[in-house]
Order: sequence, then structure tokens, then C-alpha cells
Amino acid sequence: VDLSTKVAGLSLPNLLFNASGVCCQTETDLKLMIESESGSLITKSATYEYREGNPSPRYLPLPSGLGSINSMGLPNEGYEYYLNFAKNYDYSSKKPLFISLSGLSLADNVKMCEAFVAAELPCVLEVNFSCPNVPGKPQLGYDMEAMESALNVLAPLIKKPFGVKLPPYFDIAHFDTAATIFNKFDNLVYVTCINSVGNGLAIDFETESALIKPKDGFGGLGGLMVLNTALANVNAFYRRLPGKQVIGVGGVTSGKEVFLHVLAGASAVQIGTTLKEEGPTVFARINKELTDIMIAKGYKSLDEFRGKVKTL
Ligand SMILES: C=Cc1c(C(=O)O)[nH]c(=O)[nH]c1=O
Repeated sequence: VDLSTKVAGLSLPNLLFNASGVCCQTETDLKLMIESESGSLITKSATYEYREGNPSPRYLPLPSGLGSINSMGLPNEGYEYYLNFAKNYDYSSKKPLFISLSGLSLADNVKMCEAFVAAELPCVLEVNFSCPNVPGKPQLGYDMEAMESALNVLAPLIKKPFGVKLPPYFDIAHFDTAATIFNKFDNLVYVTCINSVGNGLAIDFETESALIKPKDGFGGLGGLMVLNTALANVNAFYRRLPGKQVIGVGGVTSGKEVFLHVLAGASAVQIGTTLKEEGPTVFARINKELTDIMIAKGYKSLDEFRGKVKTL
């Protein structure tokens, strides 16, 4: 699929798209993504049934300007809404469509995957193992045995190439264990790193109150403050998953962070907090910034520097 953005004489694949959860819950949101200068788009993680999600305020940019906190609680239209969207999507539009699934149980993930497989659509399925905000539902991504058991069921069921959305890991042993699991599944062709850094707490100095309502103010952290954790997870899995790809997300505010994600090994890069705050024009801005950086550094293609972060 030629996603090239012809900017300043460089014909680059357009590697930018939205982080699942941002600008992607309704058809109105998704149309904005289609019309934007993104290279792809991904839907809000779907559950089997419609979900209202947690009470508001449930998302806020942080007063520091360094990121955001969210405890949305998996609000979504229910998987059939996104199945219908995928059935009506214009696949000749050159923008690949990714579908995020985040069932509340393995049985729900099975039923949703079966429905998408039966529909035989060109969209790419991504199983979200990392929602930190559903009360009482621990993230599967932090339970290695449960994650492997789920993949033992879902990978053969999905058959086609698919991906998984991962929480941030913070221990080298966890990178090793998770990668060993992922390398068992040939059709698991990419991982998306990172989901929000789970269960942070933002407190307002003046009011002495938590910023968001759900879960006593605990929510997933995103934005610039998670950049270095995101880069580490992208590079750790880039090094450990030969033949697979890594989609990078976390901390992108400009072309500079996209460049760093590609240096760390990312094949595509998603934007969450900055897209939420700036809107879909962010893709045109950041694509241009990335191109300008590549011209300044003398790179003609992303492959010249993808994964080439130097060590001392
Ligand atoms: C799918 C639910 C997620 C949510 C949510 O809906 O609360 N927030 C995140 O930061 N990451 C998620 O994966």
C-alpha cells in the first residue's frame, strides 16, 4: 500500500496514525481520520456490547503540559458498530484500517474475532491486552501466562496477520518473557508499544483534589512524559522480535519524537495526547516536521535509520 507523502521531493511512506482511543470512537471521529493527512487509522477498542465507560471528568491534559491522564473505562459503540464500519470502508482509499478489540473476557474476544474473520475483510485486527481502566479487570499484558493462553486461542482463530497492543514493561525480564511468547505466533506480525502508563494519579495543587473522577483519580498517563518509556519498549521489542514489526506510540508532540521512535525501531507511529489536544491537523504538521528533519540529516528513506539507534 503506497502511503507515501510527497513532501519536499521526498516520497516517504506516511507512517502516522491515531492512537486507538483518540478520534476513533464514532463514525464522525473516523471520518475526520479518513480526511486527515494520517497514513492509516485505528478504531477505538471494541467490547462485545456497547459501553458508556467511566463517569466524567475522565480525560484531562495535565497542567504541566507534559501529558495527559485518562480513565475512560473502555467507552465504545460495541464491536458490531466497528464491524459494520469495516464492511463499508473504502479499502481502495490507500489508508489501511486497523480494528482494535478489547474483549472483557477471552470468550468475548473469540466471538468478536470470529465475526471479523467470517466477514473476510482487508482490515487488520489488533488485540488490546492493555486497557488499564476497567475496574476489576487487570491488564492481560501483565499476566504472561494468561496472555499466552489467549494467543494460543486467538492466533489460530484469526489466521491472518494481526497485532497486539501492549502495556509498557519496565523490567528486562518482562521484555524477554513477553517476546518469547510473541515469537511463538507466526501470524502475530506486529506489536504496538505502548499503551498508557497505567494508574497514575494527577492531583490539583489548588483544590487538593484528584483531576479525574473514576477510580479515585487513578488513570493511564500519556504524552511527552511517557516518551522515554515508549522508546525503550519499542526498541526492546524491535531487538527481540526478528521478522515482526513494532508500531510506536507514546510522547509524540512533533517530528522529532517520530524520528526517535523510528530510530528505536518503529515501522509506524501513532499519536494520542497531541492528537486529542490539537486535532487531526496534527498529522500534516508532524509529517512535514519529520520530512524536514530527514532532509536536514540527509536521510532519503526511513529504512536508512529505522532501528539504528546507536549505543555507546
Ligand atoms: C481500551 C481501553 C483503554 C483506555 C480506556 O478506555 O480507559 N484508556 C487507555 O489509556 N488505554 C486503553 O487501552
